Formats: sequence, structure tokens, C-alpha cells
Amino acid sequence: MASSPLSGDPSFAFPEFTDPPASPFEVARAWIDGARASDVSEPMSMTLATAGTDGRVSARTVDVKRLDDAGLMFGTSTRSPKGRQLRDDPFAALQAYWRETMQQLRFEGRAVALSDAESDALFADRSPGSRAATAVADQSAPYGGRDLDDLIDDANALLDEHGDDVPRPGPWRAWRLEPDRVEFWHGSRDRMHRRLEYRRTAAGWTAERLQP
Ligand SMILES: Cc1cc2nc3c(=O)[nH]c(=O)nc-3n(C[C@H](O)[C@H](O)[C@H](O)COP(=O)(O)O)c2cc1C
Repeated sequence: MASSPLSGDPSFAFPEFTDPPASPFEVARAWIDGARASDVSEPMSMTLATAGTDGRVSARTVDVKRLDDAGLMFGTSTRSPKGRQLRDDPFAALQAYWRETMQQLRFEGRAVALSDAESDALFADRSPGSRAATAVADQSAPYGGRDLDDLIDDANALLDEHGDDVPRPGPWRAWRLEPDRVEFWHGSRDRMHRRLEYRRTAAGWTAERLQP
């Protein structure tokens, strides 16, 4: 079967390519606003790549919940495989490709585990059911002698006990990827993709256009 790469709408404007603003976060905010206006499906679901001390790389999807001038915030357990990798080697990457608008965003840098207060605030943004599910699961551990129905029972018991205020489990944390490299890629069907790369230097951000 023939593949159909770059099936999206190529008309998204990319004025920053010719006139880059000082900060990549300004571009990121404009792109995210544009993606929402264009009904991009789940624009903040991004692939998070981490590496172990043995050099093996793994990747999975996380939901980026907030973006500010320091970085991109997401939540996960410090005990999960990715949480343990980030503890041992904080360098990580987040990436998204929005098919509808043919845009790719890449962020590379250090992931920082945030404070209890920031973790509580991010956890509180979740629905009660999602909080309960997170609280009862030891993410990515095998079931052992239990099964999914046992976890569902545990989650329902927590909801009965705490209602809308299921407390954040200690290992669950807010993290912020603080990038020192950011790239915006806008696809073109003639393969003359436009790419704008930012790098953080001691003096601030530098911007450079890259070949396709
Ligand atoms: C759309 C989507 C969003 C997800 N968001 C998160 C998230 O925000 N945090 C998280 O820990 N896992 C999230 N997951 C689950 C992860 O992809 C992954 O299965 C889980 O975190 C275990 O990863 P690990 O074993 O590499 O630690 C999401 C999965 C999908 C498909």
C-alpha cells in the first residue's frame, strides 16, 4: 500500500522562520495556539525520550500540561522506568508531530523534578478518577498475584474515602523539561521543509535556520 506522508494542510503560516523572535517559547506558544485553532488532535501529547545509564534509550507518550519560559511541565512517577532513568540521567527530549498542520516540535535538555507544592498543584488538575488510578498503580510494574480488577476496586475505595481530594502519591511528581535546544519544523510536500532551531547560550537564545 502506498504511504501518504505529509497528508496535512500545508498552509500554516510560519513568519518566525524569516523573522525569529528572541525566545523559542514565544514561537511554541504561537504554534500551540494555532494548533488548537486548527483542531489538531491532542497537540500536547508528546513523545518523551530518556536514556538509561547503560546508554539504552526508551520513548513513550506523556501529556505536557504547562509551558512557561522555563520549560514544559509533565507528571509521572519517580518509580516508573522513565522516572528512574531521569533520576540517573536528566537529559531528555520531548517531541510532537501534528499531522493536521505538518508541524513538528522538538525540545532537548534537562528534566528537573519539581517541588511538592508544584507536584500537588499539577496532580490537582487531574480528574478524581485519574488521580485514584494513578495513586493505586505502581506504574509499569507487573501485576504479581493481582489483576486489573483489583486495582479498579482499590481506586473505587480511594474515591469513596477521599471523594474529589485523592492525595498525590509520594512518588508521583511534576517534572519540567528545561530545554537548551528547541526546533520548529514545518513540512512541505516538495520536501523543502522549513526548520528553525534555537540553542541556549550563556548570552541567551540564538536562532538559526536549518536545511531540510
Ligand atoms: C496520550 C497518552 C498520554 C499519556 N500521558 C502520560 C503522562 O502524562 N504521564 C505518564 O506517566 N504516562 C502517560 N502515558 C503513559 C505512558 O506513555 C507510559 O505508558 C507510562 O508512563 C509508562 O512508561 P515507562 O514504563 O517508560 O515509565 C500516556 C500515554 C498516552 C498514550
